[in-house]
Amino acid sequence: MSAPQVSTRRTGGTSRKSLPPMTKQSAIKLLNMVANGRKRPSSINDQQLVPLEPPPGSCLSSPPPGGSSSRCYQSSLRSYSKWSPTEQGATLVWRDLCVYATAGSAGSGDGGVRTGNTQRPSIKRIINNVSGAVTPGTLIALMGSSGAGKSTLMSALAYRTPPGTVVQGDILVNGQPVGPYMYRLSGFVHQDDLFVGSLTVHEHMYFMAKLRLDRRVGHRTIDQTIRDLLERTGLARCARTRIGEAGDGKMLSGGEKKRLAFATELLTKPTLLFCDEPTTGLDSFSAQALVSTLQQLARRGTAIICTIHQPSSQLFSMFDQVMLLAEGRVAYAGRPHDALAFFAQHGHACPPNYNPAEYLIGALATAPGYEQASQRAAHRLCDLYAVSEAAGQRDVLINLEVHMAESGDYRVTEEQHLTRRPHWLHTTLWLTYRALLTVVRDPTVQYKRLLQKIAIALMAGLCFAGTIEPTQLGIQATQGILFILISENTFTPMYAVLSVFPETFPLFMRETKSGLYRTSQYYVANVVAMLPGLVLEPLVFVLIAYWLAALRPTLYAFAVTAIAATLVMNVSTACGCFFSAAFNSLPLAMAYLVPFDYILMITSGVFIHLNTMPAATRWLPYISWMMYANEAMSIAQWDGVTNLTCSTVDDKLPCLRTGHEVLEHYSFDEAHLSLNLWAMVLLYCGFHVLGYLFLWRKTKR
Ligand SMILES: Nc1ncnc2c1ncn2[C@@H]1O[C@H](COP(=O)(O)OP(=O)(O)OP(=O)(O)O)[C@@H](O)[C@H]1O
Repeated sequence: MSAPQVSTRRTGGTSRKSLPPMTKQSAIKLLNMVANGRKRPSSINDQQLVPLEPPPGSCLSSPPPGGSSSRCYQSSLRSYSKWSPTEQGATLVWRDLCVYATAGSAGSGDGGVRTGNTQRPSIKRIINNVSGAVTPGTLIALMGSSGAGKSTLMSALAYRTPPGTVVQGDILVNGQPVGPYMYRLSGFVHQDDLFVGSLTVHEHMYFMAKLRLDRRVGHRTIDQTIRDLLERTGLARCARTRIGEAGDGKMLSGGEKKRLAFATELLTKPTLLFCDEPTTGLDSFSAQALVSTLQQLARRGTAIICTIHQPSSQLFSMFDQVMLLAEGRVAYAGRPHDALAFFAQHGHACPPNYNPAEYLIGALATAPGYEQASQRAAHRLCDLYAVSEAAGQRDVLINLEVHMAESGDYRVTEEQHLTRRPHWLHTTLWLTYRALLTVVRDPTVQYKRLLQKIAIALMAGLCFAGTIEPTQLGIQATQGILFILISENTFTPMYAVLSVFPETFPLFMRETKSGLYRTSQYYVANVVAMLPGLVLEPLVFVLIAYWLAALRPTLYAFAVTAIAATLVMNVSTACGCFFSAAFNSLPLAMAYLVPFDYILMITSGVFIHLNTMPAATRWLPYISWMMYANEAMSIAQWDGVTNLTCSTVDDKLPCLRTGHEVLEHYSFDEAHLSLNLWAMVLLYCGFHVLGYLFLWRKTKR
C-alpha cells in the first residue's frame, strides 16, 4: 500500500473553500435559515435580521416542554463578537475531515510495510472526507456497522485521538479550531469504564468534583450537585457501594458503572458531550432511561454526540439527528425519520415492523461472501448523499461557520481563567487520599504483607536466638542476621511495587490527558500513600527479629539498625517504582530487575570482600544499598567491641579479637556510618526522580 501524504497538523486551512464576501449580519441570517431547514436565499434582506442574543427566558434557560429544542437553539444564534461557548452554547462543525492511523499506533496491529532493509510506516485512512455539524441542544447519534469509524470520528471531534493518529481537516467550535481547551469544555464518556475500584460511588464523585470543579465551590454545593446527579442517573441507592474491580464481591454492575461514568462527566456541566456507546451492556429500559437523560441534557443546551450500536426503534427516534457512517464516509446525516425516506428513495425501503436502525446499518454493512457488492452499495449511498439537498444544506451551515471564523471579529474569551483550578498541593492531597484508601482497603496489599513480615521476623529471630555471642561463630551469626534484616526489606517490597504503574497506567493516562492532574502530582501521591507501610513494616520486622536474636542490646545499635532497615525498604521501593515506570509490563520489568538483584546481593559485602573485586566492577558497590545498609548495621554492632574470643579447638577459624578487626575483615570502616545513611537517602531520591521522568515521558508519547 502506498502511504498517502498527509499533513501532521491536527486542523488547518488547506481545504478551506473561499466564499464570497458577506456581512456578518447577512451570514447570521443565512445561518439561521439553513438551521431551520430552508434553502439558501438568492438575496438577503437586512430588514429581516433576527436578534443575535437569545432573549431572557428563551430555550437556553428554559426549554419548551416537549418542543424540539434543537430547533429552538438553532434559531437562537450566538453573538459573534466574542468566543464563549459555555455562555452561548457550542456549535461544532467539521469539514473535509480525514483521520489516518499510522503503523504501530494503538490498535493498528502492524508494524508497517517492509521494503528491502527499511521499514516504511504504513498509514491507514479511517475517516474519509467527512463533514458535519452539531448545534447546541442537539442529540446526535453516530451509527454504522462495526469498524465504520464511529469511535475514530468521535475521538477526533473531541480532540482525544490516540497517539499515532493524524487528523486532517477543519474542526471548529464556535469558529475556533479545536485544541486542548476541549478537555475543559467537553465531557467524554468512554466505551470502557476505568475507575479506582476501592472507592464508593460517592467518594469517587466527591474526588472528581474536588479535582474538576472550581476550587471556590464549597462542600455543600458539591454534595448537593452529587446528590442531584446520582438521582438523575439512578445511582442514588448505590452511593455507598464500592465501585469494585472484576472479581470483587461488592461491586457495581456494568450498567451502573456506565451511569457513573456519565454522572462523572456531567459534574462540570459540559457544553459538548461525547458518549462512546453509552447504552452498550444496558437492558432496553436502562438504555432508554439513559438516552432520555441525554435528551433532557440536550434540552438545557448541551450538544451531545453518541456512537450507538443498533438502537431499538424507540431509542432511534429519540435522537434529534443521526449520522450514518460506512467505511469512514457519511452515508446520511439528518433527522432519523428523513434517513428512512432517503434510503427508501434509493431502493432501500425499510420493511414494516422492522427495526429501522438495524435496517439502515444492515444496508451499509459488508455482508460476508458479498463483500464487493455490499461495499459498492454502501459507496453508492455515500455518493448519493454527498450530492443530496440535505448535504447541501449542511455544507452551507458548515461553510458559514468557517466563513464567520475567518472574517468575524472574534474576541476570544479566555474562559479557562474564569475557572479557578485547584492548587498543586490540593490536588496532590486528594490524589494521596485516593491512593491511601486503595492501600487501606486492599488487604492483600497491606495487612497480609504485615502478617507475613511478622511471621518471617519470628522465624528468623528464633533461628538465631542464642547464637549471637562474642566468639568467632557469633561474628558469623551476627552478619547472617544482619543480611536477613536487609534482604527481607529489599526483595519483597521491590517486587511488590512493580505492578503499581503498569496496573493503573490506563486510568492514569486517561486522567492526565483530560487535565485532571499532572504526572508529578500522581507520582508524589503514590509515594506518599506508600510511606506509612514502608515505615511500619521494617520497624515491626526489626523490633521482633533484633530482640529475639539478641543483637547488641544498646539503644544506639538498635536505632541505627531500625533506621537503616527503614531506608533499605524505602530505597528498594523507590527502585521498584523506577522499574515499574520504566517498563510497560510486569514481566518486562521483572526481566530487567532480576539481574539487578544479583548485583545488589553480590556487592552487599557478605559474599565477597569488596576490595578483592575486579577493578572493572569496583564501582558496583556504590549503587548497592545492601552494601550501605550492611556497613551501617555492622558498624552499629561492632564499633567499640573489644572482647571477642578465638577458638582454642579449631585453629582453622579466623581469629578476630575486636570489632575494628571484624569491620576491616568485611572491608567496612567505622567512619562511614552517616555516609552510608546519606547514600541511601540519595539513592531513594535518585530512583524516584528517574521513576517520575520515565512516567512523565510516557504521557508525552
Ligand atoms: N490505530 C489504528 N490503527 C489501524 N486501524 C485502526 C486504528 N484505529 C481504528 N482502526 C480501524 O479503523 C476502523 C474503524 O475503527 P473504529 O473503532 O472507529 O470503528 P467503530 O465504528 O467505532 O467500530 P465498533 O462499533 O466496532 O466500535 C476499524 O477497521 C479499525 O480496525
